[in-house]
Amino acid sequence: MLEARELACVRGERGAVFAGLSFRLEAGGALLVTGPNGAGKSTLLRVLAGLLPAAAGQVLWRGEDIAADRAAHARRLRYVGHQDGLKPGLTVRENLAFYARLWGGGTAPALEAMGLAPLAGLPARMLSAGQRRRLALARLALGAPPGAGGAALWLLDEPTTGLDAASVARLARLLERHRAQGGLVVAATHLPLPLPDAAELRL
Ligand SMILES: Nc1ncnc2c1ncn2[C@@H]1O[C@H](COP(=O)(O)OP(=O)(O)OP(=O)(O)O)[C@@H](O)[C@H]1O
Repeated sequence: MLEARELACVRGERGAVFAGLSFRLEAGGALLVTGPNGAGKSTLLRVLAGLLPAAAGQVLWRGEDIAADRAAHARRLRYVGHQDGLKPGLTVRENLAFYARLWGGGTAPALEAMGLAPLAGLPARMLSAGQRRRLALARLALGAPPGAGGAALWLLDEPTTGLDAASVARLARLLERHRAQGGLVVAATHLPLPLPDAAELRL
């Protein structure tokens, strides 16, 4: 379903960050991308998202190069990176409502998914670091399920940074549901992640 073929990526002065990288992930699959600081984990996620061109090789979705239709690829993925994309002046609920207008789905289940209902009326600028992370991740609960036209590919960069144990457990439930519905997860991390049976790609 998602396939990387002989991928190479070059960044700035450093030259090749990685080269000859290949993997394949089927529906319901998960891939943990690990490796030391600077190994290229975030770079790989950006290449898989179509945000950064590969210097060589291809990323394929159902056998088609993602470069052939970037808009279609953007619609099939959710990317949660270091930049959280939240609007500081809007409340927690309003932030989710903004994305719900783009993707569909209700704010109430998304608030519930990451335990944010008690904070719904608070402006995002007043959230703690972990609470902001929970709000960024709550957006994953919006939209249709993968089988019904929703985003099938979740690309997560250090998703558990700053999360308490209860929030990691909530994220685990979101990931499990997504995979059970045929979704795919690629997560870069230094921390153990709740992704049973995930393959590991060490850079
Ligand atoms: N915009 C950029 N321009 C030039 N080089 C960059 C840029 N962004 C990242 N790099 C370089 O690319 C390499 C890989 O960085 P990347 O962020 O992918 O690593 P990472 O494995 O995610 O690291 P970390 O564990 O610290 O998050 C690093 O050597 C970094 O300096």
